[in-house]
Amino acid sequence: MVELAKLLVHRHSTLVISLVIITSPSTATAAVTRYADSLAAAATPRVSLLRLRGEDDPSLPAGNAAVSMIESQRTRVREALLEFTPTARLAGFVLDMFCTSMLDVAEELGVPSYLFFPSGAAFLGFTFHIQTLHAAAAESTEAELVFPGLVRPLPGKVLPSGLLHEEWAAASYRMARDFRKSKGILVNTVKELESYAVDSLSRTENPKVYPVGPIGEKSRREDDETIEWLDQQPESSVVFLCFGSMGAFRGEQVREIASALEGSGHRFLWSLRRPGEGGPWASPTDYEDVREVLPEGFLDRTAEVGRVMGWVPQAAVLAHKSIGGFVSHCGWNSTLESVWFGVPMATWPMYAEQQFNAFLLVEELEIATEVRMDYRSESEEVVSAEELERGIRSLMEDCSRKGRMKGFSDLVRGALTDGGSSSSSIAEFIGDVSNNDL
Ligand SMILES: O=c1ccn([C@@H]2O[C@H](COP(=O)(O)OP(=O)(O)O[C@H]3O[C@H](CO)[C@@H](O)[C@H](O)[C@H]3O)[C@@H](O)[C@H]2O)c(=O)[nH]1
Repeated sequence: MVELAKLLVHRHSTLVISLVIITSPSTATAAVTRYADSLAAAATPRVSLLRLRGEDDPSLPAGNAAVSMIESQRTRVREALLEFTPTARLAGFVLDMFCTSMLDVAEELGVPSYLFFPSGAAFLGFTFHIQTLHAAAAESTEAELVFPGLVRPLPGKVLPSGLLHEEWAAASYRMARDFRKSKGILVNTVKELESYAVDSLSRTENPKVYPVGPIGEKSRREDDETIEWLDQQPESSVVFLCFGSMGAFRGEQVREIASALEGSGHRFLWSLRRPGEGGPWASPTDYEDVREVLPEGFLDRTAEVGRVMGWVPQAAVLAHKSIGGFVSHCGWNSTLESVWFGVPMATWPMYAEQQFNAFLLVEELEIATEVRMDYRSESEEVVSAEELERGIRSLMEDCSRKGRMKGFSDLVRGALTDGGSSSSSIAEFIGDVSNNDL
C-alpha cells in the first residue's frame, strides 16, 4: 500500500494520501513497528501516516481475529479521517483486501471505495468465480453459471442444496479439498453417459478419474405381488413413481399426487411412504394403511389401473416391460437404473444433488421430462395436481425422449462388457493400484 501510495503521488501533482495503519499487540511486531516508524519519519505533506491501535480478541482464530480487529476500528478511522483531513476534499478510499469492513465508513463519508488486490488478475477472477457460485446458491437467483463439467450454463436454482446453507457449504468445500488429496477417484458413472464431464475432469490437475459404473444390482426378478401385478399390464403402459430411500409424503401433497394420477388416466405404480418421526433426516416408514392419507375412494376407483405400495423392488420394477415412464427424485442410483433399463424419466428432485441431476437429465442429456428441476423438499411447497399431471402426460405420451434413452441404455450396458469403457477403467485402476509402491 505504501508503494502504491508513492506511485500515485508521483503521477499526480496535487494528490494527498493518508495511509492508515492499524495494528494490535499481536500484529505490532518489532519489524512492523520499525517499518511504521520509518514511514512516519519519512512522511511528507503529500503522504502522511495515521496509526491506530486495536485490541486482539483471543477467542477468535488468527485470520478472523485480524479482520475483526480491523472492523472494530471503523468509528476511529472515520473520526480520525474527519479530523485529519478537515480542509482537503476526500476523494476516496483504497482498501487492502482484508479491510473491506471500511466500505461502510467510506459510504458514510460519501466517498467511493477502491480495492487493492495484491495478487494477480487470474486469481482475482478465480476468487470472483467461486463467490458467484456460492452467492447464486445462497440467494437461489436466476443466475446461470458456466461450469466446465456441463455443456450448458447451470441455472443457480438447481445448485446442490448443500451450497444453500453456510455451514453445509463450508463442509462441501472441505470435502472437495480432501478429494483432491486422493490419488484417483472411482466414479459411479459411465464415460459415454457423461463424456463431457469426464473429459473435462481429465483435463484438470485433479486426481485421476475412473468412470467404473453403473455399480449395483441390475436385473433381479422378484416374485412378489408388485411384479405379478405388472405382469398383467400392457407393455409400456404403467407410470412408476418412487422417490428413493428418503422420499416420503403426507397430507395435501399425497392428495395432489393422487388427483394427478387419476386425472392423467394412465396406469400407475406408486411407492408411497410416510415421513419418519424425529426430524427431517429420520428414515421414512411404510404407511400401515395408505387409506388414511389417500383421498376418499381413491383405491376403489383406481383398483383396475393402479397400485399404491410402500418400499418396492425398484430395479425389478424398472426392468419390467410394462413400465413406460419413471417419476423420480433423481437420486443417482435411480437415474442409472432407469438408464440401464431404458425407461424415460420425469424429474421431481427433493434434496442433495438431485436438482443438479434433474438438470443433467432434462437439459444436457434430454432423456427426461420435467415435473420440476428446482423443487426442494425443505421448501415444503406443494406441487399441484395440474403440474404433475402435465409432467406425467408428457412422460407417457411424448415419445421423443424414448429413442435417446434407449441409445444411452445400450451404451451404458456396453460399458460393463469385456472391452467396454467401465471394464477398461476398472482394469486401469487395478493396474495403477498394483503399480503403487505399497
Ligand atoms: O422403494 C424403493 C426405493 C428405493 N429403492 C432403491 O434404493 C436406491 C435409491 O438410491 P438413489 O436413487 O441414489 O436415491 P437415495 O437413496 O435418495 O440416494 C442418496 O444417495 C445418492 C448417491 O448415492 C444421491 O444421488 C441421492 O441424491 C441421495 O439422496 C435405488 O437403488 C433404488 O432402486 C428401492 O429398491 N425401493
